[in-house]
Amino acid sequence: MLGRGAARALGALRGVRGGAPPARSLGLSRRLLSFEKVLDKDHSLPKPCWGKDMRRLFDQFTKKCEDGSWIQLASYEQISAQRSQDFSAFIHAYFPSASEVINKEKLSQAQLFTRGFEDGMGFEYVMFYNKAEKRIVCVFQGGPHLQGMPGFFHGGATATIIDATVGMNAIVSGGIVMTANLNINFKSPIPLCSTVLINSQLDKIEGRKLFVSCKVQSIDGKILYTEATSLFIMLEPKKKKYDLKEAVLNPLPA
Ligand SMILES: CCCCC/C=C\C/C=C\C/C=C\C/C=C\CCCC(=O)SCCNC(=O)CCNC(=O)[C@H](O)C(C)(C)COP(=O)(O)OP(=O)(O)OC[C@H]1O[C@@H](n2cnc3c(N)ncnc32)[C@H](O)[C@@H]1OP(=O)(O)O
Repeated sequence: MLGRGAARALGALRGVRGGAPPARSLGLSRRLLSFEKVLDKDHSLPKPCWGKDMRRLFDQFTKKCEDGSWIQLASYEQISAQRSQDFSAFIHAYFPSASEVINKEKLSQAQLFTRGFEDGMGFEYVMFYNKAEKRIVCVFQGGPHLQGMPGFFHGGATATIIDATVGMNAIVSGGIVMTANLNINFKSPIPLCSTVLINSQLDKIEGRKLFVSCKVQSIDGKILYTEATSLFIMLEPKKKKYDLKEAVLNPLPA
């Protein structure tokens, strides 16, 4: 087994961390002009807007990463400039008729939906992956701009973070996949600005189909807020194969 220092060094190379976040990833390395977009900011590292529950769970799971059974998944707004071009090219070749209607000018403003909010206002989350157990746990702190019923999360926001979690579980197992079906049972409303745990499990793979389920629970496990099952379909590479699994497991800064 690797010593802690060696594991950390390897983790840093792979974009997977077990130790304290590097200053550059926290955005401390240089002053930013207000209009600059920080594409290389890893949103899955602690930020001042994280509450104590989110921070405590981050520390707990980071500790579990030390023996290599869990890995923390980095999260950039874009996979990397080069990789996102390759990814777009693959998707556009796959859906050529849809690509014809996409506004190319607007495309330059595109960003990952869950990372498009001001820090602390929307989706704050970090995911941890256990390969042996085929699980991904997402620690999620939703912000005030995700309100639906007064004081509670919008069901669409809950669906979004569920899709992101089960989707990531499908990606690490199947590469490029798309959500074909997402079935959600809302059992109890989630208090706005609370931190919850999303536990997802890859249930089975049948050919191109990946079945992933999840539960959204309070951090003490006492309240089951939401349950979901999903079906993802692996896209069959027609032209050029793009390795999305590699890109999310070993991300490069943009
Ligand atoms: C997940 C990728 C996200 C990429 C994100 C970008 C960057 C990555 C960085 C970080 C990622 C982080 C997190 C991930 C985030 C979020 C996840 C978001 C995911 C989405 O937001 S994604 C948008 C919504 N999604 C769509 O927009 C799909 C529209 N749809 C289609 O594009 C097609 O529908 C497609 C491609 C799904 C399948 O089409 P196809 O032609 O390849 O395959 P076909 O139809 O032949 O189906 C093959 C077999 O699946 C069965 N089957 C199909 N659909 C079924 C259903 N609904 N129920 C039951 N069975 C079904 C058939 O019955 C057949 O079964 P059989 O072989 O047994 O006959």
